Parts: sequence; structure tokens; C-alpha cells
Amino acid sequence: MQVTLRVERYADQGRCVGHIDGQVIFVRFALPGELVEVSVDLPVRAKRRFLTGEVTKVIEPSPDRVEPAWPLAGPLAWGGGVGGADLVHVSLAGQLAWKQAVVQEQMHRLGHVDTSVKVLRAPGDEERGGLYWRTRIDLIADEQGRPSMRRRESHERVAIDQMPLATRELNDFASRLGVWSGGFEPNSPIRLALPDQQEGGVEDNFACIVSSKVKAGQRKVHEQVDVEGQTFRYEVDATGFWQIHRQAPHLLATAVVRAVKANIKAVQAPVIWDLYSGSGLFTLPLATLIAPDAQLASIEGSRIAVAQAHYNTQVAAVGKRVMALAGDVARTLERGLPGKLAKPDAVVLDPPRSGAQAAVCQQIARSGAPVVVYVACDPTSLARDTATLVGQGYHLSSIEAFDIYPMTHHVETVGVFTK
Ligand SMILES: C[S@@+](CC[C@H](N)C(=O)[O-])C[C@H]1O[C@@H](n2cnc3c(N)ncnc32)[C@H](O)[C@@H]1O
Repeated sequence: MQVTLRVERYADQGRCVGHIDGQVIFVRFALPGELVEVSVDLPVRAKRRFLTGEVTKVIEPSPDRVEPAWPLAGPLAWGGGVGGADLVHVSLAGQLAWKQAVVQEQMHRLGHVDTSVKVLRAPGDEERGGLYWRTRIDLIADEQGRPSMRRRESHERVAIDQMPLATRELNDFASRLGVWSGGFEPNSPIRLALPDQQEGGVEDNFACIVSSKVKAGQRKVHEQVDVEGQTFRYEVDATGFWQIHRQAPHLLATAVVRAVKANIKAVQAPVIWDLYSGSGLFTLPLATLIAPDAQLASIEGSRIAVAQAHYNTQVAAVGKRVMALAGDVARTLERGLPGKLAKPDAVVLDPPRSGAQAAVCQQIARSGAPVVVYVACDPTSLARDTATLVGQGYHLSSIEAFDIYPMTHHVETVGVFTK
């Protein structure tokens, strides 16, 4: 079914909201204020509270609308439908405005906090037009063994010979390896990882992993992150979690260290928790830059990541001050941490998209930590957890957001809570 409607405002998941015959519709590739023609999706269930659909024609465009820089990622009706770039029709300034509006709205609606959030663009993204930022990509071999991406709303796979969200170096590296020419076993998952170019880097510092097997490079890649004038080095499993934007590790680790430093000035030997700590991106600078006698407990669910965090802290000569624990955060905190570590002066947490959720927020509050630095990749989860933390006596003392996922609706937010 095709309908014409006036788009009203931003909604979640990169969609905007409108109405047809009094019924709510969430529209992909739209912008507020536009008059658009929309193809309404076939209903998944007979009884629906709302409809979904996608723009097929723009009759009155928003000033924020641009031609998709990567047409394959644009609307299906224009030959797109591929590839995780749901804001590819929005100018870079418009993307920041969109993300700011969504974070503020979610904090207001679910967090019950009115706040003004500035969304910062990562250095270099403006010049690159919001493209060429991923240091990791995941593809899947199609039936002919070529690297491909799935077309939305279908089982069709579209063979690709470049990935414009990946850095130019990663695209070139894939060309040199012959990745774009195919030859893979159909349906194999392909992961490519290439750390951002760094001086004095390690030889063969890349990974091409196909169906969990290393086809080229190494399973462990080496990352360098500059934080407050110091360079930190990490060994990271190429199949595991690492911030994907080339600038994200630097931006987030800097924001976290500054927030902790600013809030625990007077404490001589602070105790810090780093929850959902991955391979230790924040653990290393926190252990090094906050105070010479700081003690840290990091908690992470992936055993491989914990082994790497352990290795990374040993190499950085802070291993004695860090207890790297493997396990579920809620269960580990329930069991309790030993001695001084039980009473943190600051808690840093960087949970997955679902957030920390009420139980962990309550455990943090029970620990008595006066400062909580919350790194969130989903504003909805952050807003829900904000409501819990505020209910436990914290207030949101600052919030900033980073556009480390240009061309997509995703946004990273760092909230600092104090009591
Ligand atoms: C967003 S990542 C952050 C990692 C790290 N702070 C970084 O920036 O590299 C979230 C991490 O939480 C871990 N994780 C997810 N659920 C968990 C849980 N319930 N308990 C412990 N760790 C968990 C994941 O394995 C992942 O490494």
C-alpha cells in the first residue's frame, strides 16, 4: 500500500513518526516536516498498534535531506536496502541534530531528566563526509562465494566490492587480499579488522577471519590509544569487542578518565570499578592516570576479553593494581568484592545495548560510590537506568554524546552521576 503523509518528528531506530487515518506509522528514510510517499510494510501481525513503512518519493524535502552518499544503503525503492546506514539520507549537521533530539527526548520521557546534550563529531569525520570510519566489518559470503550484505525485507544478498563505512585502509587491505573477488564457501561469515594506522605499528597487524578461522593476518591485533598525552597499547582478539570507529577508543577513554579525575580529586588511593570492561580499554588509563595508588576491579563476561585485559594490564605494568574478574556483572557484584575493593570511590560502566538494568544500578548504589560514569550505546537504556540511579539518590551532573556511528542512528553517550 502506498500513502502520502506529512512526517511529524524523530522516533527511535532511525525512523520518524507520522499518522495515517489516526494510526501511528514509523517511517524509514524520512525527516520531520517532509511530505513523502511511503510504502507501508506488510503487517507482521493482524492486530497492530502501529504501522511501519519506507519513503519511496519525497514531495517536500527537509533542508536536512541529502542524496545518499552510499546509494546501496538508501531506500529500497531507490535501489538500496543494504547496509546499516539508516541516516544516509541526512546531512551531517542534520544527523547531529537528530541524535541530540533523540537523546534529550529519551532522557525526558524515560529518565525523567530534562537536559541539553551536545553531540560531538569525531575528528576527521566531517572531511570524510561521514564515511570511512569502521576499523572492523562483518560480511557474509553469498551463494556464489562473494562477500555480500543482506537486502532488507528479503533473503536477497547483494555482492559488494567496497564498504564505504570502513576506513579506506580497510577497503584497500580487502582489495589486496582479494576479498572482493570472492571464492569463499557460500554463507561463511567474514570478519575484517584493521587497526587505525599508527606509527611504529606491528607487522601483519590485521585480521581476515572466515568461519572463525584466520585466513590472513593474526587473530590478535594490536591497538594504540592516546589518552591525556599518554599512549596505551592493547592486544585485542579480532573477533571480540572493540570500539569500531577509528577515533572512538580515544574519545571515550579520554571522556571517562576526565570525568573520574574531576570527581575524585581529594581521594589519595581511590578504588574504581570498571564494569563491562572488555579488553581493558578504560582499565589501563584509569589505572595509570587517576592516582599512583589507585586500585581497580574490572568485571567482564567474555573470558577471552578478560585474559586480554589481564595481559594488557601486565604489559602496562599496572597488573598489581587491577583485579580483572571474569563473570556476569550482577552475579559478581552479588558475591561481593574483597577488602577495600568492595567500596568504590568511582564506578565506570559500559554495558551492552540492553543497559545495566535495575539490579546492577541498585548494586552500584548500594556500594556507596559517590560518582558513576555511565558509557551508553543506547540512549533508551541509558534513560531507563538514569531513572533507577536517580531513584537511588544520584543526580545527573553532566552528559555528552559522541557521534561515533555516522550515517546511522546510533549514538554514544557518557553520563556522569554524582551524589
Ligand atoms: C559495550 S562493550 C564495552 C567494552 C569496553 N568498555 C570497551 O569499550 O572496549 C560491553 C562489554 O560488556 C560485556 N558484557 C555484556 N554483558 C555482560 C554481563 N552481563 N556481564 C559482564 N560483561 C558483560 C561484553 O562482553 C562487552 O565486552
